[in-house]
Amino acid sequence: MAMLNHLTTACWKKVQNDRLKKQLFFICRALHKSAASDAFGISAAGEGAMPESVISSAAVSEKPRILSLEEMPGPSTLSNLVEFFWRDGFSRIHEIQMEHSKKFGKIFKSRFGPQLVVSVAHRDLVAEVLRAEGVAPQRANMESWKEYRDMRGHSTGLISAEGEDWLKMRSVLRQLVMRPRDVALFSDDVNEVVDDLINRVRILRTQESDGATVLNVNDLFFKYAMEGVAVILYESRLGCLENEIPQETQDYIGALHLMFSSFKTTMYAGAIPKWLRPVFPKPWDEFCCSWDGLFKFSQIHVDKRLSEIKAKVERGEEEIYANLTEMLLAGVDTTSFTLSWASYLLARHPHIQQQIYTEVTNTLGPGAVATADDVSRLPLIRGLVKETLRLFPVLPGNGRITQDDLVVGGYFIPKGTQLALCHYSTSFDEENFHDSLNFQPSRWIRKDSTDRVDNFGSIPFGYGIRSCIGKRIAELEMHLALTRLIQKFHICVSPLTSEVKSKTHGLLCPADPINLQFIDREN
Ligand code: HEM
Repeated sequence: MAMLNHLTTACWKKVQNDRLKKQLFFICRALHKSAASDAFGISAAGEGAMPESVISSAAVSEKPRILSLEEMPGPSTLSNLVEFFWRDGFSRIHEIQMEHSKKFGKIFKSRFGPQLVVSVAHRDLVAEVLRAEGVAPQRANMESWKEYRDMRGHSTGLISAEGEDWLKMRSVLRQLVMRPRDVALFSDDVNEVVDDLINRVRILRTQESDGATVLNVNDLFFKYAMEGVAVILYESRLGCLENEIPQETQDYIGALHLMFSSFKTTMYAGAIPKWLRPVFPKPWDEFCCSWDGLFKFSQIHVDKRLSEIKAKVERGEEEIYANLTEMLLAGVDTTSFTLSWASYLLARHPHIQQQIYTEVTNTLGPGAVATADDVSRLPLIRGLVKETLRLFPVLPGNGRITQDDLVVGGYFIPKGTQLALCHYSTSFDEENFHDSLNFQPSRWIRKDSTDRVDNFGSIPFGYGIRSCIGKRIAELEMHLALTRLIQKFHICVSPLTSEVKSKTHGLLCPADPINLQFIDREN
């Protein structure tokens, strides 16, 4: 768990040395010698309002007329097979989620071969499930991730770890990267990356005949997101936004792209039984090859930093690699897709773009560079990110494996059932969001303290103790980048781009390249 020495160093770089030493000691002791909850006297439940109780089988017995799973509606196995394998349902998971929730209601079951999945498609039921979580919720079956790590002698990181191992890591990490004030310390570093993003926009648009268009903006935002996460996690620059990208960074980008582009095959990597691998070797080989590339890169960058704090590290470098590899993996495409959609929505709604520009200039004054502290005074910038994630939730659905017997929506769900939380369909439910198809960043502005617009209808970072640990990092990167882009440019849709639809490819991403024009504002 010495990764935490590194992260501690990164996050506390601006505090005194003594404090750093104390922190390092604290973390090492906590992670190596005792359970995190003992050491810190906290339970991970502090991250969200997690009630003690779960809906237990005892509670179940008090309620009459509880329906069984057999009685739950849902598509037939055959129609599911046709939908996914014949009609390429894997790239339309979000649409199928909508169709099924309209047809079967708030809760329904589907079978994928031997796997039964219960989909939960109503805000209140999603809330029920997440509020009932125990101390170490499980998202999905991570066997293929674990198998790769065992084979190569790597540890599990935060995404792939479960139970006590996960709880220990999470309890420490959340203190380092979940508190807004700790992440705010990186404002200046992230702003340097934003400077490079703006320069890059200027370079790229000169390469097009109209002198304004940046082709496939996601490519640019991918590099920005990677540089932004790395400046916080590795405390070093990778050169993603330079003209000549260093070879090791290019290799890493290649490995990430392979992981992403082979999403379907890597899904099969987990699904194909081991004994069939000699017959169908490709999914497993590609899966291992991308992870090899990702781990190699983390190793290089962690080693650079580790040598500086080696004396303080007791053991556990492997966990540093595993955690930073998984965090970088989780932090790049998610942020870049959201930035791409946000810019696209701004371009398609010039009057809203103008309103946000007015808010930014009135609040900051002309030409000022925003910091994390300014963001609370820019509610439309925050609303822009929330509204983008409502319309294009990067994770259109999330998973949980129930840790106890539950009753949800009147049905008995036995322990160990795979649940799918249908965030995409709840985001478009009129009951949760009036005029739900329309882009309205202002819907997120609170009129007064009773006017709560945040609800379980849109929880793009998840909720509770297993929610996204990178939320604050992602928000900082997105708020600072979008504020500056709006200050500098009129963002317009290029004539090369017509309506861009979304598709599911592991994450919800643009089905076609988004090409945008960035025209200088006169300021
Ligand atoms: C727009 C940006 C992002 C979105 C929408 C997003 C969304 C999510 C969601 C929905 C989850 C699952 C939560 C759950 O199961 O309840 C998750 C988990 C996670 N995310 Fe993010 N994420 C983003 C950016 C980031 C960044 C920048 C990082 C790292 C710096 C990151 C690191 C992680 C990790 C490590 C987990 C697993 C946490 C655990 O299992 O304990 N994410 N994210």
